[in-house]
Amino acid sequence: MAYLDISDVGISFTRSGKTSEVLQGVSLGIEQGEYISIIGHSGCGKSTLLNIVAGLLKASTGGILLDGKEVNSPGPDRAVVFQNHSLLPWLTVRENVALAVDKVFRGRKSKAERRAWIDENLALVNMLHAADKRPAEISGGMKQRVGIARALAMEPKLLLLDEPFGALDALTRAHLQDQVMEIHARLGNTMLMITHDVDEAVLLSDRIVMMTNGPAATIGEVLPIPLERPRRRLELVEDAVYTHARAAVLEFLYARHAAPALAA
Ligand SMILES: Nc1ncnc2c1ncn2[C@@H]1O[C@H](COP(=O)(O)OP(=O)(O)OP(=O)(O)O)[C@@H](O)[C@H]1O
Repeated sequence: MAYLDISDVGISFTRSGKTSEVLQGVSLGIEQGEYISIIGHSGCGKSTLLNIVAGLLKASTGGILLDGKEVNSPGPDRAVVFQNHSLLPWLTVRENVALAVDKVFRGRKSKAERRAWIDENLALVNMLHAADKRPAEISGGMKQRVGIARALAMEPKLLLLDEPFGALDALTRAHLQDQVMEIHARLGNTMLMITHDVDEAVLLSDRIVMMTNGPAATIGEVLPIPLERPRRRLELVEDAVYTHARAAVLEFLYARHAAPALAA
């Protein structure tokens, strides 16, 4: 069985007596250390799927196993990084990370060990220099880096990234993508990331999961990205494997599964 086993997951929501089926028959196995991206048109159910894996939503059908254990509530084995940092504004960068670390490691690591672990994770995303600053005093990209440090510091089995770079300008975004690739290479985390950005998906992923449009969205195709690592964006621009993968995702999204508004 796969490390993360998503099996026949479906979900429907009932609002004002009307039921809408958002996901249907979603099955996917992810191996330990894999970097998987989910791409699909707006509203198809990507965040819903991620929230089910996070344990924040309950599937109507099917189920999820992580490392052989059933997922049915949120837990520290699955850390989530959202598009908007979600740091507490009245706490410093270090205190924000400490909140998660204390929750996970209290009783297992001493206070000094926890402090060293927090700083190690801030250093991993090059944010140790701003440890005593508050979120309002740092840039959007820096806040995302703190969010990533906080997630990594929980030592999760699975890192869930919901459009983590979506709100950033192009240059900051590229810088953060490179940093996440480096961290992934160093730590070997298992990553599940939602993105709208085709280049980002191809650059970062081992496989790209392409979703069909809703209602009752499901996985249309899974595209392996057989590019060697480390990957360097400048070298990939003219790489045949890269351009082929990019074209395949674009073709899926804009020809075979165009958003209803685009297909009209
Ligand atoms: N709690 C909920 N109650 C009712 N409907 C919901 C709920 N959560 C999501 N939906 C519906 O499920 C569908 C999928 O939403 P979701 O946010 O998962 O899409 P998405 O693919 O992540 O979209 P985007 O790319 O725009 O973020 C939408 O039609 C949304 O309105």
